[in-house]
Amino acid sequence: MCDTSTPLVFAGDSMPVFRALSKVAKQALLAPACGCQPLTVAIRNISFSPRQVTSGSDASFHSVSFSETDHPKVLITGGLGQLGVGLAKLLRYAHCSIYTVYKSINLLHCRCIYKCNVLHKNVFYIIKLYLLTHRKRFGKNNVILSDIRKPPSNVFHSGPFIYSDILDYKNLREIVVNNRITWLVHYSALLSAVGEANVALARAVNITGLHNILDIAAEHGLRLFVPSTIGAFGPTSPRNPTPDLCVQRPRTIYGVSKVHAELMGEYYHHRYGLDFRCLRYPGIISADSQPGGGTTDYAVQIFHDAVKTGKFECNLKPDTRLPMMYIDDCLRATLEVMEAPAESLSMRTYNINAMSFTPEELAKEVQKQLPDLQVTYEIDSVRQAIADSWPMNFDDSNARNDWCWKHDYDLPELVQTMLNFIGSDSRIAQAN
Ligand SMILES: NC(=O)C1=CN([C@@H]2O[C@H](COP(=O)(O)OP(=O)(O)OC[C@H]3O[C@@H](n4cnc5c(N)ncnc54)[C@H](O)[C@@H]3O)[C@@H](O)[C@H]2O)C=CC1
Ligand SMILES: CC(=O)[C@H](N)C(=O)O
Repeated sequence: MCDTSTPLVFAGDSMPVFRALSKVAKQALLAPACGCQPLTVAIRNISFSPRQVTSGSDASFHSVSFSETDHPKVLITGGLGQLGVGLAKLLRYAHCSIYTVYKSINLLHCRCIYKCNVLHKNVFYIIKLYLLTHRKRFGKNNVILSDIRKPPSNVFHSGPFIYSDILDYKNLREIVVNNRITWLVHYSALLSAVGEANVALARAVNITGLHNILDIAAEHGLRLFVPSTIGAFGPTSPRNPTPDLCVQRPRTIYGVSKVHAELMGEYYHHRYGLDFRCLRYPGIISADSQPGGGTTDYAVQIFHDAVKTGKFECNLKPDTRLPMMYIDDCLRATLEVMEAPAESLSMRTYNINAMSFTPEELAKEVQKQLPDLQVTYEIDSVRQAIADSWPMNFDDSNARNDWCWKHDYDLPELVQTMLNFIGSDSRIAQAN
């Protein structure tokens, strides 16, 4: 439970995560040379608003709350992609966004942010661990990640992981039955660009795989989340803005499979009472997980290249406008729609949005922090054609009205956050 009235208490050496830090890091945290607040003071000053920390007890945002015994048992398919590991973390622990903590302790405004990033990285790390170890949501063992790939060791050791191929119906059923799964988050998919490169596989995974998922979910009374995408719209859809209900004639196998998923899920809901919930995500931007082969991938790559080489070659034209979202907003939206009471959902498939920008606008914002960044354009014709058929702006007013969806990150916060993460990672790598 996340108690908003009690301040966090930092117990120095008695905190195991603190003990694990090196002597130098400890010293930096307790008496930062840059003049920042020592961590002891900073942590005591953190205050949480209900919006910043969402937990099962947070009645103003989620009317469904789960006690120790009736919390959901969650299976995430395709969990090793860009989004799954982050979602597992969010569902296992009621941690608040580390950016929120960072903002709360005012370090973002610290003028020495780039000079003493190693210190700040340690601040991130220790607060994150503190929150992870102290604030439980559904619990580590109640959220199972699955995929057909081998998990990296940090993921493998962070909670349950199971091999699951969504094309194997019997294997899926066995996992659901043996683990008494109640929520299924279906992330397995081939994204837009890789889907065009392998249509047969995309059709199998995105369409046949979805049929298995729908049948299992209906058979076992699961609550099912399937993400859709801006890619579920096409050149004949209104593009600026694109509402929830309009013409959907996508021109990619990815888009066709996602419209199919939306319609099948809604059909199963009406026909069999399946508790199907679906959000159309914009392009998702994250620092610590790589995108899986989509059209919006450039908006992640630019940050890595900007920090590592100071040069970025963009594969979309400078004026290609697409809806985008920072990963924390995307994962929180997913949790919020999963927890929303059924009666608040006037529909089962919602657009969600945060911001909308072009490569040129993104580059300009990054250049405010890294003025030496050089951007060139080498257009990938497949990706460009896809992007030109997608929404430029997303109308998500239904999500905002029905279950109070609200994004936290606009473009400046997104850029600042991405550069802080990637910048501090690379500085630490250089220092080691
Ligand atoms: N990342 C984004 O920008 C957006 C993602 N989405 C949707 O969110 C979901 C998750 O996206 P990402 O994590 O970015 O995708 P990703 O491409 O990074 O990961 C997909 C995962 O599915 C797994 N997979 C492939 N075939 C499988 C099979 N037969 N059985 C089980 N797993 C299999 C892959 O190994 C991979 O780890 C997808 O459904 C995607 O369409 C929607 C809009 C935007
Ligand atoms: C927007 C998406 O669905 C994905 N990132 C892609 O570009 O394919």
